[in-house]
Amino acid sequence: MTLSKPQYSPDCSCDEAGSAGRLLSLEQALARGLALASAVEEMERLPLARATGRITATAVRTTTPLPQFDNAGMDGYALRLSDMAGNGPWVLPVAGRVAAGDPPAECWPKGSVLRILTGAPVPDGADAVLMQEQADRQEGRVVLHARPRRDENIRRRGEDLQAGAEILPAGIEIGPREAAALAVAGMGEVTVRRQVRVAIFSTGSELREPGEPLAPGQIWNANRYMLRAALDRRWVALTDLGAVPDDAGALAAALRLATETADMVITTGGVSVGDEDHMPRLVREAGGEIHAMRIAMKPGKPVTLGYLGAAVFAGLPGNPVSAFVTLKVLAAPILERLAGIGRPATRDRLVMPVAEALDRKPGRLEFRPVRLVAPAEGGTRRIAWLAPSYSARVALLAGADGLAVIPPALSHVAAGDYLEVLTF
Ligand SMILES: Nc1nc2c(c(=O)[nH]1)N[C@H]1C(S)=C(S)[C@@H](COP(=O)(O)OP(=O)(O)OC[C@H]3O[C@@H](n4cnc5c(N)ncnc54)[C@H](O)[C@@H]3O)O[C@H]1N2
Ligand code: MOO
Repeated sequence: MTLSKPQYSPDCSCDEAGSAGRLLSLEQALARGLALASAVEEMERLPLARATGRITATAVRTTTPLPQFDNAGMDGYALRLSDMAGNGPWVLPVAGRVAAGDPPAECWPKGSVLRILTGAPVPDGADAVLMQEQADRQEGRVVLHARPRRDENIRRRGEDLQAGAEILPAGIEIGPREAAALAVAGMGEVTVRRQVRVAIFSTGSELREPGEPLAPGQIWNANRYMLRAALDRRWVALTDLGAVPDDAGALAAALRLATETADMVITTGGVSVGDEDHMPRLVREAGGEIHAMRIAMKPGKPVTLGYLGAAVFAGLPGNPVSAFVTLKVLAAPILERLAGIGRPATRDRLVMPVAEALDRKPGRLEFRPVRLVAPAEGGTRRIAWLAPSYSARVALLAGADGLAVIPPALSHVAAGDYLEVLTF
C-alpha cells in the first residue's frame, strides 16, 4: 500500500484544492502530491551486477576495514627508516620482491629493502615505500637517493573506511560511483526496493504515432515518447497503454486497466476545462480522489494530482512543454518518493544572470525554457530567452539548456538580474 492519509480535506470540488478560482502554489501542490506517496515496502536482494540503477533499501556498511591490509601506493622499495642513517645516498641489498596479489613477504632481514609494486602488501616493520624514480637499481642492490617521510606511499589498513562504516545510505540510486563503492567493500549482493510500477497513457483523439501518416487535424504523439524516455529507469517497471481517444468510455477503461497493477498512473491531456477534458471527472467517478489541481505555475496550470484505487494519479497537461515541466517539478518527485529515493534533488540548480530584460504577466511561478550562453567577452554564462510563447513548442526544449524559474510576483526581469535555473 502506498497511500498515507492527508491532513486536509481531499475533495477537490472545494476551493482549497485549487479547483475553483484560487490557484494552489506549487509548494502546496507538491506537498499534497508527496503526501499521497510513501516508498514501496517490498525489497529484493540482487547480485551487484544486476543492481545497477536500483535504489538501496537499507544503509550498507562495511564488514572489514578498507583497505584490508597495508599496501604500496607506488612501485618502488619498502624500507625501514632506521636503515637510512646519516646523509644519503644509501646502498642496500634487495632481499626480495612482492607484487599485487602476492601474500605478504615472510622474510625481510634488517638492513635490506624489498622490491614492491603498487597494491602489494607492505611487510610488517616497513616505514615507507620509496618510489622507484628516486632510486637506481643495480645487480642485487639499490641506491636510494631520498629519505621518504614515515608512511610515505603506504596505504594503511582501515585508512579509507573502518569496519562497520556506512558505504551508502538507504534511498540512493546505484550509479557508477555507488557500484564501485559497493564492489570495493566486497558486497556481492545488495538489498534494493522493488521497482515502482508506473502506467502511462496519452489522451487525445488527434494523436497518431510518429511514423504514421496524419489525416487533417491530427498530430504525432510527443508526450508518450517524452514520458517513455523519462521513465526509462531501472527502478521503474513501465506499462505503456499508448494513446486513448477523448471518449469517456475508452478513457475510463484505460484508467481501470492502468490502476489494476500500478503504483502510479501518469496521463497527459484532458485536464483543462474544454468539452473533451474528461480526466478529473473520470478519476472521481472511478472512486478516486483529487488532492490538487489548478496550480499557479506556468506552464502546467491544469495539472491534476490525486489517487485512484491504490495508485497515485498524476494527470499532466497535454501541451508537451507543460507535460515535461509538470513531470519534472511535480510528478517526478512523487515518483521518486514511491521509489524510496532519499537524496534531495538540489543537484541541478544554478543561479545565473539574465542576458536580456523580459516583461511578463505576473501571478504564476514560471518555468521558462532557456539557453545558457557565454558572453563573447568571456565570463559567467547568462540566461538567454528562447521564445515568447512555448507551452506547445516542444521542439524548442531539445535545444534548451534548462528552465529559468521566475517568481510569481515578477512582472519585469531586468538584464543582469539573477534567476535560478533547473539545468538539464
Ligand atoms: N479555456 C481554457 N482553455 C485552456 C486553459 C484554460 O485555463 N482555459 N488552459 C490551457 C492550458 S494552460 C493548457 S496547458 C492546456 C491543457 O489542456 P489539457 O491538459 O486538457 O490538454 P489537451 O486539451 O488534451 O491538449 C492540449 C494541447 O496539447 C496537445 N497534445 C495533447 N496531447 C499531446 C501529445 N501526447 N503529444 C503532442 N501534443 C499533445 C493537444 O493537441 C492540444 O493542442 O489547456 C489550455 N486551454
Ligand atoms: O498552464 Mo499551460 O500548461 O501554460 O500551457
